[in-house]
This record gives sequence, structure tokens and C-alpha cells, in this order.
Amino acid sequence: MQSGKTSKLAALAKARNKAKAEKVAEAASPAAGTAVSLLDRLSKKKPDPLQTTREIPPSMVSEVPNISKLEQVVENTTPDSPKNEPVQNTPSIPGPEPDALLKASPSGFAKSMFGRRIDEAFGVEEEFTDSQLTYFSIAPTQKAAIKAKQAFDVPSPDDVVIAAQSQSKGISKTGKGEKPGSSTTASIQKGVEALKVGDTSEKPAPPKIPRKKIDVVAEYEKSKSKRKENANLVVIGHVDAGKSTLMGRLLYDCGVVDERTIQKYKQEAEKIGKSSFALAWVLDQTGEERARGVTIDIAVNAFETPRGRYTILDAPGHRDFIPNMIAGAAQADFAVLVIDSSPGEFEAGFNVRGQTKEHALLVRSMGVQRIIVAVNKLDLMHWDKERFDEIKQQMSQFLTTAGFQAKNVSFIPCSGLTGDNIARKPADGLISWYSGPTLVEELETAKPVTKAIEKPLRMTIADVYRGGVTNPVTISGRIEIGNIQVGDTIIAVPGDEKATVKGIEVDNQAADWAVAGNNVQLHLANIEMEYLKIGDVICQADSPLVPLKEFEAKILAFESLTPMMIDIHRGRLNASGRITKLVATLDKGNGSVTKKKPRHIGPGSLAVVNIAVTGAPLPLEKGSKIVLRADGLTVAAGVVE
Ligand SMILES: Nc1nc2c(ncn2[C@@H]2O[C@H](COP(=O)(O)OP(=O)(O)OP(=O)(O)O)[C@@H](O)[C@H]2O)c(=O)[nH]1
Repeated sequence: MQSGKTSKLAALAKARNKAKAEKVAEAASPAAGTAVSLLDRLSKKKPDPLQTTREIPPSMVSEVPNISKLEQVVENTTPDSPKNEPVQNTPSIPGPEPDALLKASPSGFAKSMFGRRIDEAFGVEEEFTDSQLTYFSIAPTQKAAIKAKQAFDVPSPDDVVIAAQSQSKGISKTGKGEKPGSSTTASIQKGVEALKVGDTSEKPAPPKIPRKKIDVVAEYEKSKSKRKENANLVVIGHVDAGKSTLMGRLLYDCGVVDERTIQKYKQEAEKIGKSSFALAWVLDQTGEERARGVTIDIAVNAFETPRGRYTILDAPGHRDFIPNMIAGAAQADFAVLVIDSSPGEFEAGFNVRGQTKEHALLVRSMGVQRIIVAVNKLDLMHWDKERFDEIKQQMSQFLTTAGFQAKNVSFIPCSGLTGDNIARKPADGLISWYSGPTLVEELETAKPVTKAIEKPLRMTIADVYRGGVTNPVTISGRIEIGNIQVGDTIIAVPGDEKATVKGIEVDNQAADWAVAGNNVQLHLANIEMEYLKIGDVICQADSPLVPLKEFEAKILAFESLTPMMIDIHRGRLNASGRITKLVATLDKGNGSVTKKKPRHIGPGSLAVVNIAVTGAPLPLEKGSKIVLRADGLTVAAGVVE
């Protein structure tokens, strides 16, 4: 948020805090207080870490990277990328909260191991370094914790020994003269056998989930005509362009939010003198729902028109918009670029430091081909045609140079605040010079990219949670490639645990199967929740993705690149890595090599680089779309070769 401006969220929080304050006294009484279990607290999601937004380097203004070449590669190298999210460990069994981790005093052995010295002459002990101390943290690792939990489900070694001893005692009292092979001897043998720890528990047989052997591709083709088109859209634009207001308006006009809720927001907003925030708060409301639990990816705002179902990826307006947007763009069918047409504002967004260009370039490099430019706040410009044309002309030029084909770019004059030309035609005579579609009509004509539904399944986990009593392990996400059906055996890469698909929900409706493009919840059997992490890629067990430790990528540089440390983002997943080699720079026109082994790669250049992952191999494969960041800046975006 910019300084000097009350943010929407801050304003909403202020209004709500007032109401909450009245309840505090009540809540403060121990009787009234509700005990929150540790498990509950652990199961709450943590907010994404804040990251700063990048400004476009001056060099990029003169040299606008053309992404079309890169895109060719993206298009030609299906399977499309599995995308998404930084790895977040899902809540595991109750354990200490991170900031409550205890540090135990190192043992004498540990001291000797870590070379702790005692300066006898001076009687001064050398301090342990932080890294040494972490060795002593009492924080069970996730796997160890699961094993510990499972270990208590079976008799302990002591229990087994005691049981065997008591049996053998019984023999000595009563078993005199018994022959080997008699029942008593057999029982001793049994007891001794039982000493093999781990073999003693009788695990219930895993439930068998029948596979209906559905020909999903054929079923999908059959059902196509009956279905509404399903598309994901990402909303981008400079700060204050009116993104939230416009999306709130869309949700309101399409009936997602009822009149009463809007009135409530209006009243709250008026009380703090910001009545225009009411529509933007609609997004915040759904954001709260997201915090409460079940979410489908980052997509929580969805609306329907007579011809389509649309999911808005991301709640715009946050400071850490870029990382969120990367996640959103990786899954978007198209982008809505919101532009503030008021005097000086379009220019501010379009200049070197503006986000208009950066956002557009990013979505393009993440594979988004279709962009709808909402020329917004035209009410403030008295619906001036000249202003609209001026913006259209400058933006068209930029977007085509950035790699969008002219046929995939459209411009809609509108006002999110008044609602003119969003879901309804503008008031009579308001835009006499315009006879084109409304924003919603334009969305309806924007066909989502055809998905590869017959290819091997790839779905990045967006969320892991308990889906109810009968569904103890549920994951959600958007199927990126392929299809899935009830009874399928899946695997969450980079892990190696298998699970069976017990149930599927597509857009919250139970279904026997789902295909690429569907936002789904998968209810799983035969797996512990702890083995599933946000950012893992779900594959069919017989065609898993092989995680990569090192790979080549064709990238578009946004900053100057040398062999350097970087963060690799694949949607929300991110991990540390290193550019180990600059392989070549490429011609942006025809993709041919212009220079082998360059010493550095300049901003705006297309290049091939070699990247090594610092930690464990990452769930990436040929065609995966990645973004490279360094020191909080987006330095490049591209595709795994
Ligand atoms: N007159 C007019 N004002 C608008 C319009 N759309 C948004 N605004 C106002 O512009 C300001 C910013 O709108 P937001 O919707 O918060 O913009 P945003 O792009 O979501 O802002 P950030 O999320 O902070 O980047 C608010 O005061 C809105 O009421 C519009 O079409 N016309």
C-alpha cells in the first residue's frame, strides 16, 4: 500500500476491531473463553511471507522483451508445467509451535562433538554458534513425528518382552514334562516370535476402492456440450488501478454477493468515510472464508455468467502481489489488466516504476496468451473517447512487443465503481462512441486454452486438510494436465507415498472423474496427511514426475544475470538454487544462438541457463514454467528445457 493512503484492508480491520472490542470483555472471562486446542492452532494457515515488489529497470523500458519465442517453447513442450506454491508443511501431529521450540542444554558428549572448549586458564566457556545450537533443538522432524505416533499404536518392545516372560513363567509353573511341540512350547515360541518388534501389530487392511475404469476422455467429450466453459483469470494492474473494486463489482453484479452484504459494507465504509471501499471489501470477505479452511487453490472468488464459470485467481491489492501473481498467472487462462485512465494515473502505471508493464510481462512469460485490458475509471474522464484511444494505442504497442498477439488483446472502456460496461451495458448515451461488448461479454468470448487431458496427470497441491469425518485426508488444487478418476492410485512427488482416490469433488460437486482445468478436491485413502505438502505434484503412481536437481531453462531475463544464487519459483513453491552456467543467449526473433557461454545476460535478453537446486530435487519437468527471483526482485521467467 502506498503511504498516506488508508488501505482497504486496514479500513475494514479498523471497523471490525471496533465491533470486536465490545466482545473482548466477555471473551476475557475464563468461563466465556473458548479453549483452543493446540491442534486447532497448528492447523491454522500461516500467511505468505511478504516480499517486495520489483520495479522495472530503466533498461527494460527501451528494450521490451519479446516473449513469443519463449512461448513457442512453452507451447511446444507440453506436458504443460505443473505449477505452483511454495512448500508449506501441512500441520502434522501436535507438536511444539515453531517459536516455542525448546533448546536443551548440550550434553557432555555433544559438547565434545562440537568442540566446545573450556578455557581452564581463564575459566571462560566458548559460546556455541547458532548453527551448532540447532543440533540440539527439541523439534521432532515431520517423519520422525509420524513414526513416533505410529510406534505408540503397537505394543512397545517392553510390552512384548513382559508378555513373553509372563507366558514363559506360566510354563515353568505348569508345564513340567511337556514335550516340545506341545501347546505350551508353541506359546513360548509365539512369545519369542513376538519379540520381533514391529511385526506384532495387526494393521487393518487398507480399504479397497473399486476403480470404475471410466474412459474419462470420452466422457469428457460427451459432456462438453452440456457444460459451461470453465476458466481461471488473474487480475493485474498498477496499485490503485481499481482491481479490487472492479472484481467486487463483478462478483456483486453476477449475484455472488447479496444486496444485504453490500449494504452492510457500505454502512461500515461510510462510517470511516471511505464509502467507495464497499465493493473492494467483497474480495476481503471471501478472503476471510479462505482463512477459515477449505480453499480451492488461491482461487476463492468465483462467479458465473450465462455462458461461463470464472474463478478469480488471487485477491489483488496486496503488497506481496508479485509472488501471489506468479502463482495465479501459472494457472490462469487469461488476464484482466486494469488501467486507471484518470489524468496522470495511466502514465504512472505505465512508466519505468509502474506495475502495468511488469505485470503484463510476467503473465506473458508464465504462458498467459489472452489479455483483456479494462480501461477503468472512465467515469472520472467523462467517458472521453480520446483518452480511451490514447491508452489503447500505447498499450497495444507495448503488449504486442511483449509477445501478445493482437488478436488476443482487447480493450474495454468501463468503470468498476459505477458498474458501467462491466456486467451491464453503460447507461443510455454514456458512451455513445462505443458499441462493443461489456467486460463480462468479452470474458465469455475468451476461450480458455485447450488442456491436454489425455496426458499423464499433473496437479499441484494447493491445500491439504481434513475434509470431514468420512474424509480424513483431502487435498485441493487445479488439475493442470491429464485426468483422474475414483479408485486411481496416485503419488505426491517429490515424496514416494502412494494414496488411493476415494472421492472427487469438482467445483464442490461430487464426481467420478475430473480433467485438466477442473478445480478439484480429492478425498484420499491409504495415506497419512503428513505425507502431503502444499506444492507437491500429484501424479498417477504409474507415471510419476521425476524431480530435478539440475536442469536447463530457457529464460527471459528481467535483470542482469551472471552465475548467481537465486530463488526458483514454480507457482507458490519456491526453493533456493544457483545459476551455474550461462549456456547461450538467443535471438528473440528466431530463437537461434547469438552467443555461446556469455559472461553475463543483459535485461531483456532471451537465454539458456543451467540451474542447480540447492536442496532436495524439485518437482519440475520439461515444460514447467518457472520464475527466478533474487534479493526480492524478479530477475527472470521461463520454462524448463
Ligand atoms: N471514480 C472511480 N473510482 C474508482 C473506480 N474503481 C476504483 N476506484 C477507486 O479507486 C481507489 C482504488 O481502488 P481499488 O479497487 O482499491 O484499487 P486496487 O487496484 O485494488 O488497489 P490496490 O489493491 O491497493 O493496488 C478506491 O478509492 C476506489 O473507490 C472507478 O471505476 N471510478
